Amino acid sequence: MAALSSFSSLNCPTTSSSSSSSPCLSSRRLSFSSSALKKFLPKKISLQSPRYWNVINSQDGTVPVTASPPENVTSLRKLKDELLSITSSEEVREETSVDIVDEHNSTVSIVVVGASGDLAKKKIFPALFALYYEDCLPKHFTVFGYARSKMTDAELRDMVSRTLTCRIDKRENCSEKMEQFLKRCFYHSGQYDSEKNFAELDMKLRDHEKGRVSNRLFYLSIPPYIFIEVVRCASNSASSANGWTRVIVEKPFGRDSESSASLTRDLKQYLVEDQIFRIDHYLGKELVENLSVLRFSNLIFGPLWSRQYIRNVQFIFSEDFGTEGRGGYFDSYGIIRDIMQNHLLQILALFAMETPVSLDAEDVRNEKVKVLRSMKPLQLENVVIGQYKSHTKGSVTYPAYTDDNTVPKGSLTPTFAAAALFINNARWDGVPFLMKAGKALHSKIAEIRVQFKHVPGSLYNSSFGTDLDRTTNELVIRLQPDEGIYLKINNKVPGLAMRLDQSNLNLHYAARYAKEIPDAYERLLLDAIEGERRLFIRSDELDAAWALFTPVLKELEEKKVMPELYPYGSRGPVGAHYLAARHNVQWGDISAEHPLE
Ligand SMILES: NC(=O)C1=CN([C@@H]2O[C@H](COP(=O)(O)OP(=O)(O)OC[C@H]3O[C@@H](n4cnc5c(N)ncnc54)[C@H](OP(=O)(O)O)[C@@H]3O)[C@@H](O)[C@H]2O)C=CC1
Ligand SMILES: O=C1O[C@H](COP(=O)(O)O)[C@@H](O)[C@H](O)[C@H]1O
Repeated sequence: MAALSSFSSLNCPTTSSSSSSSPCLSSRRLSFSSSALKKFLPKKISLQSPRYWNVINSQDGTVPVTASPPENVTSLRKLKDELLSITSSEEVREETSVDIVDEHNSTVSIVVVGASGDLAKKKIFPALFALYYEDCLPKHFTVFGYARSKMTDAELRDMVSRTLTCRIDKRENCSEKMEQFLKRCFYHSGQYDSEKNFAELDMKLRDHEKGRVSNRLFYLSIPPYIFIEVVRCASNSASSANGWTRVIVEKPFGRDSESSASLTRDLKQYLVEDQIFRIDHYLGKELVENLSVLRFSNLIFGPLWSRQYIRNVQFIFSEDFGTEGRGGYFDSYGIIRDIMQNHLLQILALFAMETPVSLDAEDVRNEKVKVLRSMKPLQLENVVIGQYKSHTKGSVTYPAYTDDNTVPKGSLTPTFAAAALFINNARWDGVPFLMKAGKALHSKIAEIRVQFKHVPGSLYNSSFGTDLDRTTNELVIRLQPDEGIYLKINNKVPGLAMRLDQSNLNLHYAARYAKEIPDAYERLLLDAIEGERRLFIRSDELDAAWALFTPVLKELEEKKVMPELYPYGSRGPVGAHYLAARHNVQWGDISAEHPLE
């Protein structure tokens, strides 16, 4: 057990400044026994990332084993010796080849294309800083902003600095860290279709890479119709000569099956699938990441997770603001493409998938795609759409969707949709999976609700009155805000009488965990840097997601179906309730409750 003990309380001397509690390590560390290590050692071990060891099995794909180096090891060379010393078998030692990409000799350049835009400012630069602050970025890294706007490095730094914050649970050396981070940020102004401008960027990147192995990550934070031009230019003029080149592609990935397939085809003229990281930021959210942990590491949920006990599942997304400022983009997509086809459907796939063979990206994505391909075609009768209208409350008048100057008058684009979906497989046959997504509603919330069946022959039915639906167990996973998981159970009200009520078993994150929850973009950027693909969308998943929604989207558009109008700030169109009722479901978010408080 020597290996287990030497690898189980480890530090990370390989990040830019070492910290004994670096979250990038602790969240991913896996202890393994010396016998397990011996099993892997004969195979080729590649220490691709200083903190992420990929043990590559040439026959069966990649078996990821994460670990961090022992405290007393200060260089990767020593780490290699340490690794080899763990096994006593000479034969094993001779067969073992350890490729070390020495972090002293490699660098990562992160190019944010569209650096002047909303997403870059709001999410990407702050997430990169948070990773830096947590010592999660490699020792040598550079951040480059690229866009058409004219800006100096100093102006970019000034723009970026306005959005940076430190973890509220830490805050040590905050301004010092910000300054260090900003010194690593640079800007290059160029056109998106100019290979010459990308070649200039390449020169600047080379200057910063200083002859080290160069790894490059391009984040396409730009409108989708310029994706391909950028990928062409980056690929032809600015891809890495001796390391990896990866591209994070933001949604929307097309607007239907055909355009999505054509986007993938075009991307693949310049990139192979492994270089394409299609981001769905909901997969980076803490409670979405926790979904598999909840299901597969707790014995109690496994047996309940099927049509035998689950009556329906609800995926609810609601925002209490309209499309303010993004109406131009939104009007050609609508809420089904903006939220349902990607964020909610991805969560559904994770919720409903079978246990994957391992947590390896391909194993997880294989299971998700099976769910998506098993889904019953979505019928128009199982979809309700809505659009918000103006509403006056007190002295404030909230605008209608079509009051937005960037929205064409008379637009039929839905800002709300509800849908009932079904999975045609043995586990889920007949269980309604309801989705509801809307803008300008009464609250901002995203949650998964699992409603269980009635207790058969319950001794206590008479204590509840006539509405047995009020007594069913419900598991609620609140993705945001105020993350938490709670289970509604029936309980005896203390006292001499036999009176029952429904109460919550609560896991309220703010009360249970002192740590601030990282933003989804932090997790996803880190994964992309490390080549971890589990939380990114593979092309066959994308095809299956579009295959489900494209026919109904076409029908809505061809038939010019009128969305049901709902007042800004309301609970959405009543049609959503009729839809649920037709499937014998009541939306769980309707009763005004604050169970986590
Ligand atoms: N903003 C958000 O919250 C979210 C955004 N996304 C996706 O991320 C990507 C970026 O979003 P966001 O930052 O909001 O986008 P922006 O509209 O802010 O565009 C980003 C940058 O792209 C350039 N740009 C904008 N319009 C054009 C155009 N017509 N032709 C050429 N260049 C243009 C601009 O830079 P310059 O003029 O300096 O070249 C702009 O600063 C999009 O694909 C979006 O769908 C996904 C989820 C959420
Ligand atoms: O992808 C999108 O997501 C945001 C909501 O993201 P959240 O992390 O703030 O919940 C949504 O506002 C936007 O319309 C959509 O494009």
